[in-house]
Amino acid sequence: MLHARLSTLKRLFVEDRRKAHLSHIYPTIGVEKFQASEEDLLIATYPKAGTTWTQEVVDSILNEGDVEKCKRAPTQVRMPFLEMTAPDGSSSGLEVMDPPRVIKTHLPIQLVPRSFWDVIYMARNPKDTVVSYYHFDRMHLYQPEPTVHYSICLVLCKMGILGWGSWYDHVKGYWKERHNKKILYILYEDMKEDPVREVTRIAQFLKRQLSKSTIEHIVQMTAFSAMRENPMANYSTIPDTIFDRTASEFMRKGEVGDWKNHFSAGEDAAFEEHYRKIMSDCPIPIRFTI
Ligand SMILES: Nc1ncnc2c1ncn2[C@@H]1O[C@H](COP(=O)(O)OS(=O)(=O)O)[C@@H](OP(=O)(O)O)[C@H]1O
Repeated sequence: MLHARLSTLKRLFVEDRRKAHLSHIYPTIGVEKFQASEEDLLIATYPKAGTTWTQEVVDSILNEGDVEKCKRAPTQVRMPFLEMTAPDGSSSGLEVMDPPRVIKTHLPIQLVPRSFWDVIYMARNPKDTVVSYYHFDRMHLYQPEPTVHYSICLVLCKMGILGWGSWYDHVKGYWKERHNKKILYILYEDMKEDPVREVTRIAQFLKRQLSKSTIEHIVQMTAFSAMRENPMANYSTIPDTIFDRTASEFMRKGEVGDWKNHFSAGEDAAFEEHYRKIMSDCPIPIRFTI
């Protein structure tokens, strides 16, 4: 009897999480009609690809490396999430913000409101993305059931049914449009390898002339170790009722190649075969190690 009750409760809890998850996946009514200003900037990523890092770099560039200005509010307040609707129906707060705005999205390019023009897209290799996604599902109490094993996450990625759709379609969609729209396409692995070079590219895209020492300062401010300790950049303002930090941290490892600690040789070989086949028509120079 007790067992039956517990499993009903668990089923209801899981259902609730799934419903909440769907509200994150599907853009809320009105997103496609959102009117961006010419001054707005969109930061687009597949989830767990380095969104928060890119946001912090962009905000630091726009504020010329002024630490205090960048600490004016948490990430999600400074740079709202376009399609975000919380389970209680509240939205990102974007509608009450005046341009110029820096806005985050995980939407695939075909769902991005047409009025956006300037976009910075960051892609991360899918193996590390999936591992990060798996740990995020464990900590985020409104993501699907956390007992999903990372190997199942990997299969879901291959099938294209993780939240926000197929990783392949996502990265390819922005890549193919990068010359039609004004899209700066950056890679997580490149940014880890040479952050000075990549931060300089982003500053040039934003038409900001910054000195070498300011760029170097921004690189330090936005390093994983610095952001992990920064309450305005590490999502520590999200309540424990949403992020269960006993399961995982948002700022978890911030590395390239953590997938090696998760994938068996067999899983890796199967994934590689699939990856090579699906990516053969789109030569994005994504690396799995640096
Ligand atoms: N500064 C910096 N340097 C390197 N890596 C960083 C940085 N900031 C965040 N991260 C890592 O990015 C992962 C979270 O991705 P997102 O910010 O895209 O998450 S979200 O989609 O917005 O929820 C997550 O990756 P994992 O550590 O592999 O889980 C974060 O740790």
